[in-house]
Order: sequence, then C-alpha cells, then structure tokens
Amino acid sequence: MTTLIKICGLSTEAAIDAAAREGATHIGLVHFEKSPRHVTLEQAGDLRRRTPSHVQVVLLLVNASPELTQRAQRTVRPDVIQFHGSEKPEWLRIVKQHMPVEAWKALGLRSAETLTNARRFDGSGDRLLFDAPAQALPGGNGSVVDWSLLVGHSHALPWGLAGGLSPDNVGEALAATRAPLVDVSSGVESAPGVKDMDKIARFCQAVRDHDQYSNPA
Ligand SMILES: O=C(O)c1ccccc1NCC(=O)[C@H](O)[C@H](O)COP(=O)(O)O
Repeated sequence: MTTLIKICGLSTEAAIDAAAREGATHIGLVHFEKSPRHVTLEQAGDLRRRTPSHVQVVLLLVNASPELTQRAQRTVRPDVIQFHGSEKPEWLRIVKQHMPVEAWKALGLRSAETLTNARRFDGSGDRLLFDAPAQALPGGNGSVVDWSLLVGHSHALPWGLAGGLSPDNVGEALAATRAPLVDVSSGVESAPGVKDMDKIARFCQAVRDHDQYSNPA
C-alpha cells in the first residue's frame, strides 16, 4: 500500500498523461460550470477513455439533480463520484444502490465539530475528503486547510486530505496527519485551470518521499 494521490481538475489529454505517468492513483474531472476546471460530460467521457485503467477516475458534482447524476454516470462511467456540495448521506446511499460507483463526500474542515458531524456518513460514503471550507468555489480554491484538526483523529471511513496542498507542503501535511490519500488542484497549476506538468511531477515525488507506508519511521 502507498499513499494515494488524486490530481484534480484535469481538462486536457496532456494533463491526464502527465498525472498517470508521474504516479497519480486518481484523477479528478470537475463538472461544475462556474469552475475554471469545468469539463462537459462529453469531454469528461473522452478524458475517462484516455485514462489508463490502473488510474481511478473521480467525477466531481456539486448538488447535481438525480437526472444529471444519472446522465453523468452513464456518459462518463467514473469509478468514483465525489459529491462536493451539501449532499446528504441518504443521497450517497441511493446513488450507491443504483450505480456501480464509489461515493465520496467532500467536507469543509472548519473545526473539530466537522469531524463529529462527519460520522453521519458512516455506512453511506466510501471515503470522506477533508477540504478547506467553500469560498468563491465549493473547492479548488487553493486555501490551506487547518490540518492540525486531523492530527491523531481516529477515522471511521477511509479519508483524504485536500485544500491548498502543493509540492512544497504536502510532505509536512503527510507527516502531521498520516493521510492515506492527498488531493491537489491549484497547487499543481500555473494559472486557474491550467495544469503545470512539472508541478504534477514534483507533487507526486514529494508524496513518495514522505510515504509513511514505503518509508516507515
Ligand atoms: O476544483 C474546482 O474547481 C472545484 C469546483 C467545484 C467543486 C470542487 C472543485 N474541486 C474539488 C477538489 O477535489 C479539489 O482538488 C480540492 O478542493 C482541493 O483544491 P486545491 O485547494 O485547489 O488544491
């Protein structure tokens, strides 16, 4: 087992190829029109087909209707749907009953209370992603999350850390939190929505350098 790496907000074949080549285990495709990383469902389907089979495809939706969620799943065939709005545990349960996908829930980490409230997803979500609280966008804002809140926390579900990670701070974040998955978007960009292949490579290398599983203390 190694630390899982999700590179989010990819919108070109070159970025998909770079993420896969550098060792990403997951790539994220954002279907949310207000985002600079938005891809249409048809584009997402094409990028999904471009992605090598050993890399998991995560489709991000924000408070999507049941109709859109179903259309998105049928068009893109993602391995995971990441719900990045105010979706409830019941909705994740329904999605998992009807679609062959993992259901992840992103939660804005504000305080210890967020961790207590997260327990309501026990039994419905497959993974929780602790991210910086929503700002102009629900995610992808590049704000560093207060990861000290996660230090020593005992998680009931698989989880991941997002929010302002970069090649320069992901080692520190991993050492502090022992996160099993790290997620990055802005930290590997040269401008909003424009992925930087060199930063993707540096991020993946930094994760490997601090991998708690392959580099035990
Ligand atoms: O990235 C976006 O534009 C986005 C838009 C709407 C909902 C979610 C979005 N991103 C979610 C992610 O999983 C990001 O990777 C996560 O928020 C971390 O982003 P960053 O702080 O920029 O690394």
